[in-house]
Amino acid sequence: MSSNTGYSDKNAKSVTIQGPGESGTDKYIQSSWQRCRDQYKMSPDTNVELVSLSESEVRQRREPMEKLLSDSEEVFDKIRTVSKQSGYAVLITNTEGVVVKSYADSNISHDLEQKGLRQGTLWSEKIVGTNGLGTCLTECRPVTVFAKEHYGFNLHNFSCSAAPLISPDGTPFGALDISTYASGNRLYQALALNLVCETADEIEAIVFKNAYANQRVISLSFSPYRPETNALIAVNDSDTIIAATTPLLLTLGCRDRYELVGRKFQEAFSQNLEQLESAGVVELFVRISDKPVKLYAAWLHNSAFESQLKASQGTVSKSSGSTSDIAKRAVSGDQACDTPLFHAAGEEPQLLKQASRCQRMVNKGISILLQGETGTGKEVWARALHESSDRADKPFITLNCAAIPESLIESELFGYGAGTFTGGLKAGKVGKIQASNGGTLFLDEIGDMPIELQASLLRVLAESEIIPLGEVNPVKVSLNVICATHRDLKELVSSGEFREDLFYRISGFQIALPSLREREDKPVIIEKVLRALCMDEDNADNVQVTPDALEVLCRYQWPGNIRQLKNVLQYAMCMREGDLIQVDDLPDEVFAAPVVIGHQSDQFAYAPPSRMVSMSGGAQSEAVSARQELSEKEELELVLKQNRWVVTRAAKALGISRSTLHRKIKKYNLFIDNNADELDSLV
Ligand SMILES: Nc1ncnc2c1ncn2[C@@H]1O[C@H](COP(=O)(O)OP(=O)(O)OP(=O)(O)O)[C@@H](O)[C@H]1O
Repeated sequence: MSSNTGYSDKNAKSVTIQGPGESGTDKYIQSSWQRCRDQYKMSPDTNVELVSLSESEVRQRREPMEKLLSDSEEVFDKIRTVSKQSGYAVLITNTEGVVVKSYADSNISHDLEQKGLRQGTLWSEKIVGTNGLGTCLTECRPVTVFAKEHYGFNLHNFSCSAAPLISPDGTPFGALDISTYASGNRLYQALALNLVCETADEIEAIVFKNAYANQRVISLSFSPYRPETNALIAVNDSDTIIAATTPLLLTLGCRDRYELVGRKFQEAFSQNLEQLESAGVVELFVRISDKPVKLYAAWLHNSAFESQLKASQGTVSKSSGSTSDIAKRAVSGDQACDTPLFHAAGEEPQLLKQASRCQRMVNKGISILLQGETGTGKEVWARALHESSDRADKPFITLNCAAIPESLIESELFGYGAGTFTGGLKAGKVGKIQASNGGTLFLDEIGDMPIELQASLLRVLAESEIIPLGEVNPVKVSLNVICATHRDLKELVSSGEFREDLFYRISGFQIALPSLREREDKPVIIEKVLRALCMDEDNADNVQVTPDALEVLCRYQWPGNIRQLKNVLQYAMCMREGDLIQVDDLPDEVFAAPVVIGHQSDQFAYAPPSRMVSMSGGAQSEAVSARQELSEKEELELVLKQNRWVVTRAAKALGISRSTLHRKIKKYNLFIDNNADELDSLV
């Protein structure tokens, strides 16, 4: 079977070693130099500064990879033996490029350690320029960066070969690198590149087998006598291929994993699974490319599979439950799936995987950063994390850094002592950090935190104590901070708007929440949001969306994500007659031309509804109440507009009585100032 890479260093022959910016080098090197020049604004041939993370910061990053590292120990032992003889240092990074583990077993590699090729160093291409690990992670492909191909002048004497480490869904979770001093010809590096690729393949296979330990896993090879390979597929109970490893995909010449994943086994391999079950090993032909490839398939006998076999007395047991149950079990191992995190994940494969990872790390003190567009459910996810933790019975406190004036953030966070401010509360005020003591502080839109305050926050996170404004005595707090943002924090770091040290402190584990348009489980989310709305209304248990309306909803681009979906369904609930939501009941916006993706349209930049601005009990302040009122006003205005200012409908959509809505309209002066001409329609 071909290796992970399927990549032979075929361009290497034409390589002449030249400085950054000169032509004649591998394409990926040239692309990397271009990024260094144009995107990261680095000047060539200057020294680059290596960033080293502290022991605890490295520990945070290594934690999610710990199991992988221990499961792969045997594989690492092999690469260490070869590396020792050849004077290589072995480095393993996470996706950011932070070395979470390194091995130095020779004098040369000890020397390399001193030069920065060691645990804790950050090799992100953005920070260090073209380098083995950083460029491998950026390009998501195996690379060799030799001598002057490095962008930084001080890295010119290194030779580094790296390959990405790929998880069963095809996304990288880190990279493996072997590095030494550059000498002789770049061609000699082909061996090093092969070695990292083969090792990365073996690691991928280990991760794959663990992820699908309770599934049927099949190994494919070119020989009937060597059934155990790194070319693997997992099939579910309906004989659909649910995952495949990179070596197999490359062997078959697949350009996309979905050329195989998602297909029925029989359709892809012109052989049904019953034959394989009875024969043990079967010959089959794969029809991916024009020319059929002959392979041998064999069951992979991992222990879980064998015990399954025994339990079903020699026949392959078909798992019970839906495909989504299986997917959940596959990603979660033996963990229970009925938890707040799995509820928040819906049936979206990416999120199910994240739920499983988060479940394992909630009580480990790892700082979590949630990223995603507005309305994708960052706060819902943060709450689920809190509810899954040992802190669940303690407060969950939210501060939206974008929603309140910069001048207020400091006092909101730290609180203030009695008599500190003219106009402030007489008795002083407890800040959010203190209010979250023992529980969780959710800092939403952390990218909007003023730079001057970032230093204070960093100090609090490091020392776990605060000094309220106007006070002198520090107060100890037990802090658990979850941060969220819709902005690219790394970009803000590059432009100097966000402190790099704070970024590393808050991003021990990063979760990207997909936009609604990207989610594969749209119908599930639509159903879930609809059910929640139905619960707020009497006799609405049987409300359903017709297939036509569902199709419109699934096709729409949802720039405002789940929040917008909720508003649209609220509107449709009001417009429906009987128990069916039809196409005609949907608002005009879902028929609109697709909006520009990736730019938040103001139309959808709603403030969160007041119930999502979570304040625990006594921590509410006047400023907070004012903000909640602002959110409520905007929400009322929005729902009234959606319901063409028909109060009966709007009240229904909001789940409040007509008289309450009239009272609120009066309270917020809604129609007098802003909508005088629509006054007549208020009934
Ligand atoms: N998984 C989910 N299931 C049902 N409803 C959800 C889910 N995720 C989010 N929602 C709903 O979508 C709305 C937006 O969610 P949330 O406030 O968590 O998003 P957000 O990403 O934090 O938004 P913002 O960035 O604007 O603060 C809320 O009404 C929430 O109840």
